[in-house]
Amino acid sequence: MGIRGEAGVRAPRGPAAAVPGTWVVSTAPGGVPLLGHALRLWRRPLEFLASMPAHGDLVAIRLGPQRVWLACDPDLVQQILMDPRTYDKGGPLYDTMRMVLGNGLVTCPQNVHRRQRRLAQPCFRPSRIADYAEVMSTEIGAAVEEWRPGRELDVTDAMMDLSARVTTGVLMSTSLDPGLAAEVRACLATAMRGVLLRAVVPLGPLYKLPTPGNRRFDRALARLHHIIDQIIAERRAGPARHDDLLATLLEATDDGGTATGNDPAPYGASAPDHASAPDDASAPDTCPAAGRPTTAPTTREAPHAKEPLTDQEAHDQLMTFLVAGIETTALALAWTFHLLAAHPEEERRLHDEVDTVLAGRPPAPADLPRLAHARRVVTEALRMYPPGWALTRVTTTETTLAGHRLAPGSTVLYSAYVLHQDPVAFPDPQRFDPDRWLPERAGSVPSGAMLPFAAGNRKCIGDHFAMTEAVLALAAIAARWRLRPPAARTVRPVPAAVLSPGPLPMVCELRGRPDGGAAQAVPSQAP
Ligand code: HEM
Repeated sequence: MGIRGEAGVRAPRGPAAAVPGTWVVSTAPGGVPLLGHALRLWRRPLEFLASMPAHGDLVAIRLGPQRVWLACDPDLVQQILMDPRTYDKGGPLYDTMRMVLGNGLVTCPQNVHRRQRRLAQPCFRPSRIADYAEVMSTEIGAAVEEWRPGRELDVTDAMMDLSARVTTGVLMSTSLDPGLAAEVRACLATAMRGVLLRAVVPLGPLYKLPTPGNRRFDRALARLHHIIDQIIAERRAGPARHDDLLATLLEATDDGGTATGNDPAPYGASAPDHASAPDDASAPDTCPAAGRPTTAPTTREAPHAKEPLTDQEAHDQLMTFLVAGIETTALALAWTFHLLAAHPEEERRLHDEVDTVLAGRPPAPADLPRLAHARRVVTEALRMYPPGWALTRVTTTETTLAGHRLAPGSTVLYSAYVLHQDPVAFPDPQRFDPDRWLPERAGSVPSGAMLPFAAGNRKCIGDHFAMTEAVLALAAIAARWRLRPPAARTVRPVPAAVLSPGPLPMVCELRGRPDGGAAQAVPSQAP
């Protein structure tokens, strides 16, 4: 199989690892001259990556002249994520995203991250999420209000629309009239499609040509930047009080505390329902290097640590929240409805819960603790189809991983999709089984095996926001609607920057009506 075994001392893993083992470092088999594994990765990325753990814990994949290291073992992934100074953000996806997001939280290098995260953290405190949940419920209600029995929806599009309403509503509700909000959503959709294309098909200068597609992308981006600049300028100038996420962001000052983010408590250990770890703004900084003076150069000098965000920083952060928050949550919901349509028994259990808890009314934030099964359904969808399915880091210095020396500038890759398929952590991993996340079973999921929101100090800051939105949306829709595919079809994941089901046509059936308005609908097939 072309495996080049290399011995390193394996980190202790669970009780069995009291005896240290060795890591297996290898090169992926089947590379061809010049291209290496590029064609296989391009054609069937999920299958290709999912086959790699059979070849080693750390596997070299050749993409033309470049080599990328895939970390297949959860312990190696933890080492990478817990040492962000050595493994910094980098690679083509981040480089392209930086065009739109500037130095926002997702794309900023490690040396400015600490300040950015501290200033953004107040926006994601549990008390704020509770306030946002009211806005979320209203926006979800408005989005679903437009559905009609018997109507065929592209559920992926419908969830994008819903999530865009929720996110723009929460972020800057008090600055957007409905016309402007719709324009922001349309520009975002064009900009996000453009970023994706540029990240996946890096044609460099060709994107500067005045083609209709490039012009649309440039216009949408320019308009978005303009609208956001205007909103920030109005907020800074005006005496009016606002109560949305942007207001919290603009008021935040860095008090020099130790918090950099949500507590990265391991999945499988202490986090309730394993959907997201507790958001604790006073949690200790988990970056091993935190507190070191910043030395690496950055694209922009960070202002003094205690100063509030500059206009440019606030701009980048707002764009980041819009881009990072909308598509990810929308796809988590789209996958959830796909899985429920393919598993009528699980759908029935969900309906039982929402009928008991809601008794026919729309969900309110106070219902969230009682929608435990809905939360498990979303968590299981995130396990099977994590939107952030593959992420890269670039080494800033020489280091050793799995006993193997990595030169500075090496690209390492990890895939939540691959980790979530591990049969040891998740028996029968292809099975949609929300009960995995019952407290009595979830405790046996090894630390680091479940990473839909990543881990360490670059862990998703919006995890609670996303889970709150997803559970409220799922309950609101399940209370009234059943979504049925109009014809049997196999849905294959589309692994672009985020993992999408692609178009997902489904017919809206009104629950409780014998015909539901969609008599011909048939159950979908799980992939
Ligand atoms: C189901 C929905 C979501 C998923 C699966 C998800 C997943 C992730 C993942 C995997 C990362 C790490 C990215 C990396 O290492 O490059 C991340 C980071 C981030 N996410 Fe999310 N996310 C979701 C929703 C949201 C929402 C709703 C927001 C904000 C409104 C958000 C804002 C961010 C930000 C700002 C970061 C960067 C954090 C940092 O580096 O400090 N995400 N997310």
